[in-house]
Amino acid sequence: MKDFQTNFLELAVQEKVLNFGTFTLKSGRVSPYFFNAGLFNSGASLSKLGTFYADALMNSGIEYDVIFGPAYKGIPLVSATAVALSSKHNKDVPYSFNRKEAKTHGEGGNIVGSSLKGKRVLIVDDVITAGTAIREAVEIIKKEGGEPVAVLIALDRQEKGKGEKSSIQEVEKQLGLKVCSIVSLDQVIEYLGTGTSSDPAIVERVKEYKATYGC
Ligand SMILES: O=P(O)(O)OC[C@H]1O[C@H](OP(=O)(O)OP(=O)(O)O)[C@H](O)[C@@H]1O
Repeated sequence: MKDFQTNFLELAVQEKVLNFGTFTLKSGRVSPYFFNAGLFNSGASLSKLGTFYADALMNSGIEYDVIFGPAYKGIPLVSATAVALSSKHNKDVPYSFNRKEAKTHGEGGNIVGSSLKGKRVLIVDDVITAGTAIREAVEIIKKEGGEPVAVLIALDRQEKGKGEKSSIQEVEKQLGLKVCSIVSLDQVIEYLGTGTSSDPAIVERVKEYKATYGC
């Protein structure tokens, strides 16, 4: 595990973004852990989160021209990532995001920020659940003349969707996008198993969940 991944998990646990207990998911599955990126809700935590996204992006080796954040939660994430790419990695990357409702006055349109036309676009979001938000983002990008190439998210739960594959694997296969994440469930398990405050009961429950629903 890379340092930025350990640091990300430390912050996620500290801010209770990554929480352990009993949670019923939208899918109906009962999960021993829950990830809520909305709880990165202060300037300091958003700033750190931006550096973890930027580190993951640099580490991925993916090539792109513009980064794009789907409204709404993608907006602060893509902004913080762009700031961190500049301040930490000295990379000045154009970014943009969409409006959920089109603006009819002023400059109009759905996109705020850098133009996507003729550009390789990397989508920044928090999670992929069913893949609906990513499919919508792909449509928006194509409509603007861009070429969606990859997706960067915070956590890959590595679990089956309706079939044997995960929604992420479906997105990769059907949309031809590379999906990378700051961490995956395997790394959550690795992190939980190390350190002095490690709770074997939690590790066991998360491992059991992965054995049942993992892919
Ligand atoms: O893969 P999916 O099943 O689409 O779920 C994941 C998406 O759902 C959430 O956003 P949401 O669509 O709720 O919009 P928001 O960012 O405005 O909260 C989340 O931020 C992802 O974008």
